[in-house]
Amino acid sequence: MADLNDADPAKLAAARAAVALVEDGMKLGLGTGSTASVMVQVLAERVKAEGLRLRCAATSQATADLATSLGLSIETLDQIGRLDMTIDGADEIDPDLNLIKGGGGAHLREKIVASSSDRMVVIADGGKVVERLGLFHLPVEVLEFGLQGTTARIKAALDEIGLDGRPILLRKRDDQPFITDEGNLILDLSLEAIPDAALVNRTLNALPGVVENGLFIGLCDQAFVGRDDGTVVELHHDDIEDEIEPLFGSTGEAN
Ligand SMILES: O=C(CO)[C@H](O)[C@H](O)COP(=O)(O)O
Repeated sequence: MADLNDADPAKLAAARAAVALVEDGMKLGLGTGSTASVMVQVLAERVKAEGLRLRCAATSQATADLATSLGLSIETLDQIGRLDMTIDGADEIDPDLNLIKGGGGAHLREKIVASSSDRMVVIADGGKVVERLGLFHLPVEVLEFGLQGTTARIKAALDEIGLDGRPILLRKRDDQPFITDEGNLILDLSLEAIPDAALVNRTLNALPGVVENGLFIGLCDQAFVGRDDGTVVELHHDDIEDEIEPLFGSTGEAN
């Protein structure tokens, strides 16, 4: 496990800002990915230093393993029930706090955990803030059974909503199909730009063989975007226009 002294300063700053919201007795969802891993380390430090009593559910086996190795106890979501807050990373964050997630292949459990939480807090570095979702590939978890038919249905459904000809790639790791924690496969959709994220979300999830896609619409309540100098920009729904615009660079990437 990496030393927090070596952590990316932007990710560390965002993680610290989110962990500062944690209170004794809370029920927490722990996200997946490199930023969420930094958050789990910061959280474990706080729990040790302050003796916080928390109940935690993890969004992936990797996060459960990391948290357990740091002394946090992990329960299943069903053992805990409703969560007070989930802290998770994201691959893209738009001005409405809609997200693309699943770069780490955990978006199915992440969406279930976020949907079981009173509040979803996203932590990220500035490169994740975009004016419009879609430059990052959209992960779609699918059943292995009937993969070719599912892929064809996704292609046809995208054609129907004007996203025709977009590449669809089976995710691989070490030249083998990537297998999710739930034993499924992932198709990565290169959509370039998603004009109507809610429509794409509904369209994909209605298809037989699709388990869940990586669009998180209306689930994120607040985001902490860290910068390399250790400062953090906090984004809410209310003040999003004012707060988010200075983050965009001319390339569409955050400053
Ligand atoms: O959705 C995710 C995993 O499924 C991650 O939260 C997302 O990929 C961001 O990861 P990182 O913090 O490593 O950039």
